[in-house]
Amino acid sequence: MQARDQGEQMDVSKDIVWHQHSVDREMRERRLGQQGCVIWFTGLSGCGKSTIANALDVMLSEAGRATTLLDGDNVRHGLCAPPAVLEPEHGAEFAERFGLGFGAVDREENIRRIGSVAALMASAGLITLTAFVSPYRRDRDRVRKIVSQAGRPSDFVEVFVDTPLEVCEARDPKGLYKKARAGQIKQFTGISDPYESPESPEIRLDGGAGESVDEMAGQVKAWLVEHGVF
Ligand SMILES: Nc1ncnc2c1ncn2[C@@H]1O[C@H](COP(=O)(O)OS(=O)(=O)O)[C@@H](OP(=O)(O)O)[C@H]1O
Ligand SMILES: Nc1ncnc2c1ncn2[C@@H]1O[C@H](COP(=O)(O)OP(=O)(O)O)[C@@H](O)[C@H]1O
Repeated sequence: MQARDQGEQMDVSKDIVWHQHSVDREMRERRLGQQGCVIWFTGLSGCGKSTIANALDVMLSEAGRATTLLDGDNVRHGLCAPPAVLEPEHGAEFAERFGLGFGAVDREENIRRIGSVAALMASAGLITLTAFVSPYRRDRDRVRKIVSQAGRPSDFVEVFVDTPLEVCEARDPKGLYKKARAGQIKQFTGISDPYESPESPEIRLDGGAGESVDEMAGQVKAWLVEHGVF
């Protein structure tokens, strides 16, 4: 699709018009010698998303690739902060409107914001790794659409870190499952809130098979090599 056509398609209203920049995605990718994409890790809290994404980030960086890593806990300190973090600086009304918790709509908005940021980063030519629980299929599918429309359909790679709940709960590095079982955290994914497993992820990692973090990160890297991303 011509850039101009794509821009016109993206005009959300008559008053907000897509601006076409001189340095386009192709030029950025050519300079970096790679294609931007989004490697989207999803799974229960404690399944290994952050650790595996981090190990993959190290592997790719050491190989000279330009990468970035967006992580749930970190992003919820800034872009998707909860109301309590926003209130002192911005006031109660603002915090209520824009702060995000863990209700279904809040998670939807969390993933929408991150999806848009990830698409922008991929458009800058970066191999963009993300690690979010992202429990709802519809939200993940929407990100797939955003990323694909901003680039190519193959730019979104869903990685399901399929670790059984019992394993995640036994790890419990932050003590959150214990609190959730005790009723101190409401709407906790896997305990009192749903997790909708991906039906056909590009990659499924078996987190219950006793494989090491590096082995799993290596599986993702191998897939990227095999599919010409890396
Ligand atoms: N109710 C509830 N449910 C799930 N997770 C919770 C909850 N409350 C806090 N936490 C902690 O927040 C991290 C998940 O944030 P995400 O932004 O990835 O969640 S989501 O994608 O919007 O569902 C998650 O981090 P990870 O353990 O890294 O997945 C938890 O540490
Ligand atoms: N493949 C693995 N084998 C053993 N332990 C793992 C593995 N992957 C992650 N862990 C451990 O499990 C815990 C949770 O991992 P983490 O990456 O924080 O999960 P998530 O980001 O999905 O919440 C950490 O203590 C981490 O060291």
